[in-house]
Amino acid sequence: MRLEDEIVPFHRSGKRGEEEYVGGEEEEEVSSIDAGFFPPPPHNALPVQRNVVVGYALTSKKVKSFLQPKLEGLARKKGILFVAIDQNRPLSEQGPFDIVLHKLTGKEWLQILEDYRRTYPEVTILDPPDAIQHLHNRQSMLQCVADMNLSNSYGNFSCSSCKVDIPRQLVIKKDAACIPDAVTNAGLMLPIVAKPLVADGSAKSHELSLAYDQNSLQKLEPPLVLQEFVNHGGVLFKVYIVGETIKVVRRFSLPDVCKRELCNSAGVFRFPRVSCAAASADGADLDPGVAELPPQPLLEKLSKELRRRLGLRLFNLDIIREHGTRDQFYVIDINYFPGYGKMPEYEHIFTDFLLSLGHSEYKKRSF
Ligand SMILES: O=P(O)(O)O[C@@H]1[C@@H](OP(=O)(O)O)[C@H](OP(=O)(O)O)[C@H](O)[C@H](OP(=O)(O)O)[C@H]1OP(=O)(O)O
Ligand SMILES: Nc1ncnc2c1ncn2[C@@H]1O[C@H](COP(=O)(O)OP(=O)(O)O)[C@@H](O)[C@H]1O
Ligand SMILES: [Mg+2]
Ligand SMILES: [Mg+2]
Repeated sequence: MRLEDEIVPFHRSGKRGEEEYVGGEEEEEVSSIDAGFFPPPPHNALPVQRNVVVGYALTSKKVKSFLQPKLEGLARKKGILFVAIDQNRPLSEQGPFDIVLHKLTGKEWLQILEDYRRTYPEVTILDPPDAIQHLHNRQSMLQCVADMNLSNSYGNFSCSSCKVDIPRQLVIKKDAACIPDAVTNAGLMLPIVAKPLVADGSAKSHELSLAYDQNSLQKLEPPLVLQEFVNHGGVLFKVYIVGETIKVVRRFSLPDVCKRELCNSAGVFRFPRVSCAAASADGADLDPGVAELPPQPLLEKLSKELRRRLGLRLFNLDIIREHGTRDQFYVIDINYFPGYGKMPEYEHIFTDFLLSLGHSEYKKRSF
């Protein structure tokens, strides 16, 4: 089936921007093949905007985790149609789209998107490739958090005692032999988390390790970001952002490293991805001082500012609270278009967000 064949029945009159009518609360699902006969609207009819067409270019893993049947069903009911973008055909021959949702890497794809954005400025690209690029480097990723200067309690937060910082860190581009000296000179304390500098979503970019002693540091493989390990009671907070909505969940994380363990351990320990869905810590019996979520006003201000500085609408933050403190937080990771399938109520939140972006035609006219 050609793409146009899939889309046309939704634009019942053939004109974009025209209203459809559906019943009140018990509206039926809009069907893509129900194109022939349109009875007059019933008495209790509500005007419903025509469909918002969302072209998506995602990995098959992402399609599976994000485009779950419940999301697609709800989207259809709300007049949102998801259409797979065929990467083997010119993008401008597909659509028309109101929104392009994407998470693919590769120069070729980014160029295609950039050309498309220039030709169709009225189409919303979620999100702009150059803004996403910023998150593909673990140094630039956290720079805007550092630039916000929230490391003292004088920031204009309503929970004024909260401090948000990034762990002390150092970038090593090439020479592994110089790492022990570089760490000493920068005053970084052991243990150290070593993270590949590039965070492009590849398996390699998630291969992290923990170095316990000075000597072992030269076994690490640059390019890297070296970060002080911050004890946080084994729980991290994932803060999901979808436009202006935020949701926070708890996940199990790496356990604390105590002084005794540090003195008695040596070497570099690679650790697998720890913050996966299976490790949800919501509902677990946790120390309340560790489990307490970061204050909502803090998360709101932080997310709002990051949205603005990063120019992104779809991302999440990994935040930890320094163990033994109530209000010292560190942002350790920012991910573009994360696993929203694990965010509570994502179906409603995401569909409302897509609707709020509106139609490309309306945007065009208002310019
Ligand atoms: O696979 P999932 O559902 O665990 O989602 C991954 C995210 O997990 P999270 O939602 O934060 O628990 C994951 O977050 P972390 O980096 O593990 O904190 C990434 O966002 C990952 O994308 P990428 O591989 O970095 O491009 C995400 O992977 P993709 O689904 O985007 O490939
Ligand atoms: N500075 C740190 N202090 C303590 N734990 C950390 C630190 N950095 C990372 N971690 C742990 O390692 C995990 C993976 O690190 P992260 O930077 O989130 O990389 P990824 O992009 O692969 O998720 C985190 O979820 C957390 O459990
Ligand atoms: Mg992470
Ligand atoms: Mg990450």
